[in-house]
Amino acid sequence: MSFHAVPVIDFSRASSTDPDERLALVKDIKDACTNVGFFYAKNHGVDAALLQNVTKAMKSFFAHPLEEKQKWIREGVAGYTPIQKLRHDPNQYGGDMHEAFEIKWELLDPLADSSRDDGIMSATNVWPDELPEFRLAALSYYHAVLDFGLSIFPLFALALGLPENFFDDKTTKPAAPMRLLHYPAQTGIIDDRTVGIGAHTDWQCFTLLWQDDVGGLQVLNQDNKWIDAPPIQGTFVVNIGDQLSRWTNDTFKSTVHRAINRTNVERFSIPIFFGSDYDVDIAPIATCVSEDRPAKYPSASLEIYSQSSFSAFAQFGCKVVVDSNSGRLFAQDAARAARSSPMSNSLIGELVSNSDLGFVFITFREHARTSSFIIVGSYSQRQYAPSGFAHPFSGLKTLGRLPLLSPQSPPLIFADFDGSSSNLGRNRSYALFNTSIQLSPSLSRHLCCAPVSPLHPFIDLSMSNPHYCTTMMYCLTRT
Ligand SMILES: O=C(O)CCC(=O)C(=O)O
Ligand SMILES: [Fe+2]
Repeated sequence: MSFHAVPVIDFSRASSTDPDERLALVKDIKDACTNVGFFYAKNHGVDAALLQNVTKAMKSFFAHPLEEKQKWIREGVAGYTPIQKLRHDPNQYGGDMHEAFEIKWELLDPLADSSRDDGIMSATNVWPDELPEFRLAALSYYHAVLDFGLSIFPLFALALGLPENFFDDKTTKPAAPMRLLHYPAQTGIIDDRTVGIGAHTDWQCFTLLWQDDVGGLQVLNQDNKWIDAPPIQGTFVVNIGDQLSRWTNDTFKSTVHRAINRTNVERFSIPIFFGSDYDVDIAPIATCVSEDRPAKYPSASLEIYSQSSFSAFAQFGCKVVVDSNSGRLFAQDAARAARSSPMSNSLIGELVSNSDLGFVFITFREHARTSSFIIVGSYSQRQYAPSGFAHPFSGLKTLGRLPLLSPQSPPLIFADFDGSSSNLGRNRSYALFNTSIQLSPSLSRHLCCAPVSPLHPFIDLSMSNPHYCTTMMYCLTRT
């Protein structure tokens, strides 16, 4: 049955001592996640003053001239993204009509908990020095919402018929980027094809979105009709992302949405995207699999990348191995290896594949403060990979060729899928795919890890820009 409105759920019941109230809350969450994939959370307990401070700070930031904001571009990492840089929906007209500032996990006091600073999604933030209050405002709000977000995982677990603590050990260091978004006012002749953020699904487990009172968020229902999700004072919009949808064998819906602001008033919103820890296997959860509803996804495959993005599998440094029995992909001693050879052109990757066909993904990240440079991203959006992985790469522009270590090696084609037609803006990602070779048991190939600059998006072994480096390699197999 299709939905025609986004339900509102009262979270004051989460702390109720009456078990029936809590059960009723869990039931509402379950209904919303299975039918709509979206709900409003009211009475979430996040202090309105924190929101006021962060919105004030973001408004001052975005009011700066473009040249100043551009200083804070750290592509694929954090910081500023200009208007029309992203294109969430490949079919949309023009780029996304919004600018963004992204913040990764960071403690207000960086010395307080060094255990968390593992370099995966932390320690990459930039803070505009012309706005001294910005960091405090953004991080205070961030941590308050993070706490609320983490408190939803047990409710999701109950809604899935799992023990309340099911997600606890899987969300100890969850990926949780926050984006401050500004959709500028539209003036003059407004093209009615302009979108603020094109149709897309979110990548991670779920998103908590604050939106101001301008409106413009829309959710696609099962009849392919856009349903408004208008602002409701004092609420967050919560939506399920691809990772939790996949993890729940599609029991929870990751629903397509977009935002349009063609008004002459500027709009602000703040999503925070909640992932899991990086080394969690997101094979379909047992309670979501039955004889009538067999597992739709293997334990690990390219689909994890193509549909669920990075968060569950973005941990590792260099050696990625596919287990032929389980089809599982895992990394060996990854982070340590990456740390031990920082910034070098040295060999850090070895790919071993037991299948006939594989893909390699390499993504690049700016060198993190901890010098454990990490990953991510990649091919994530569901609409690109509706039926497995045969199609998603077609039509990609070939940008260059990867110099291989051995002159006898057949060429690998290096293609950019984060360029002109891409939706993937959050992370600069590249696919390296073996159109001309087959990864087979007999093939164990070494690739070189090279510094790379976003300005020169090729793997070029002669480059040695100390600020950027290649990080990860993935090997994915058809199972
Ligand atoms: O600004 C909004 O209302 C939606 C933002 C969004 O969907 C996103 O950033 O993924
Ligand atoms: Fe979204």
